[in-house]
Amino acid sequence: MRATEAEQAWARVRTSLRESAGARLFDQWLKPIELVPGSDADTIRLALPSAFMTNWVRNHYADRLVLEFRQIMPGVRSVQIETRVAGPAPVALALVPDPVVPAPAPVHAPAPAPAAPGAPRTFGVDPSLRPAPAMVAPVPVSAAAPGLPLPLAERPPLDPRYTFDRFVVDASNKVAFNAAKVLAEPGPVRFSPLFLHSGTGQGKSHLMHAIGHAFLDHNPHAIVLCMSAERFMYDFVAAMRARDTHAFKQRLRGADLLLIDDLQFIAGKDATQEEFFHTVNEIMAAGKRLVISADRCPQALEGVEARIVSRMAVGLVADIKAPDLSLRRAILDRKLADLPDTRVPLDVLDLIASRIHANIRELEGALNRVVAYAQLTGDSIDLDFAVATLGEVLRGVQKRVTIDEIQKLVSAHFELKPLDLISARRARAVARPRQIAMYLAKRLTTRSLPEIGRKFGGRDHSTVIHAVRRIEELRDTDRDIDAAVRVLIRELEG
Ligand SMILES: Nc1ncnc2c1ncn2[C@@H]1O[C@H](COP(=O)(O)OP(=O)(O)OP(=O)(O)O)[C@@H](O)[C@H]1O
Repeated sequence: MRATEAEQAWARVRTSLRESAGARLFDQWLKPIELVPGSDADTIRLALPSAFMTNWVRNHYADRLVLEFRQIMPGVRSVQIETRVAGPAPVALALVPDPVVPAPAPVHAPAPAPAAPGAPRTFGVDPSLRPAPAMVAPVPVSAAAPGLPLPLAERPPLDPRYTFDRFVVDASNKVAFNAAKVLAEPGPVRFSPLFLHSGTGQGKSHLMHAIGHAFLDHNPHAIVLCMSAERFMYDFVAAMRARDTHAFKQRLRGADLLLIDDLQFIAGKDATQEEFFHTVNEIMAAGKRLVISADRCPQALEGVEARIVSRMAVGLVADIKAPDLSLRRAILDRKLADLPDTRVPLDVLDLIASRIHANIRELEGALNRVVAYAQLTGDSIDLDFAVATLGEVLRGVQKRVTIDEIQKLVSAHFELKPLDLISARRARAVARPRQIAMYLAKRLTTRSLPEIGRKFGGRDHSTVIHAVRRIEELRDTDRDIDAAVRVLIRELEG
């Protein structure tokens, strides 16, 4: 008898899971999954032998399974994960929620009861960071239950380049750096939340991810969640629409370390703020670690409820100031250390450091551009080459475009909501504008592929590469798309 389309897809998904999950995790949790007969191109039903395993697979692999199946069978609407019952027919327990995003981090801990946070304490400039009294009761990091697999295969989407040893420290960022290191240390929580703020491209995400890496190095079983405030909002709204906020709350509140980037995005979003407030309260009351970043200090967050602002100021507030010339120069040296075969003369480094002061992302972008052009042309790098390559970047005439501007403009152009672009919706009417927005982000900003992926709802860098290539192809073959892209570029570059 010929295998059905669903059976063939399942065989491929299984192989892919085996390759990505590692033998131990696969054998224990994924191998027992069986495809339920009757699964079709619309609904896939998978069954496990016990409710416990069903729960585990749902919590850890639900989104991933949807994603994998949709890559093979794009029409799949849902993947149901059920408990196999003795008897003729399995009982369906739940629908997998719709958003297609990288697999969420595991949920181990039940939601703790809320309690009042500790007394206000704000640090701004004191670099000494003497051990502070614990502000919340220390609680041990959730350990995997005996027999549970190491959750390494499901590490949160932390950028591997953003580690403490790659962060160059000086007076402008020392408080933030030291606080980040202290927060990542094992043992009692000395303060929480840590609130990091600075202008764009000055290292907040780098420090947040570094905290995540270091914390996981110390506690490989810990549950670390890292997301932007936009992602928080999107997941919460999706959970509300699906009338299932329980799993969302459980996932967030089960984290040992919760990292939320770009808090300013929840300004004016009342329902999201309400949920965020309760999440923060519960994480803090449970003595877990919380790190928040924003582009301004808590008190300057307009449109954010006063009770959230006051919670943010309860822990440690640290800012990162604009980098001065010597820090910019030191950062270039540090970046070059990662490119051992690349020689960049000192006068070129001095030129870049002295002329590009807006932020560190642009500084890095300029160095990368010079290095990439030299590799492409086979020329060696000297001052003339750098000036010619950097052209208007050095003259400072290039208008800075942000991904937020791109998302706003693209969504308005295609009559969508900006949230659609970070959503999991795959309908062509949304997917194509999203690809165009990713293409523009790659072309008009200095953001890296993983950064762009994160800004589009936590997508993988390979999704961004695919989008960029697809739009490049379409610009050659589809006049409408090419015209739309031209209009958007013109508007964005002013
Ligand atoms: N002190 C530093 N040492 C080394 N690299 C740095 C430092 N500060 C920033 N960077 C680098 O600059 C780039 C931008 O930093 P990052 O993304 O952390 O900025 P951000 O403050 O989070 O920006 P945004 O608010 O726009 O999200 C990253 O590649 C990061 O590695």
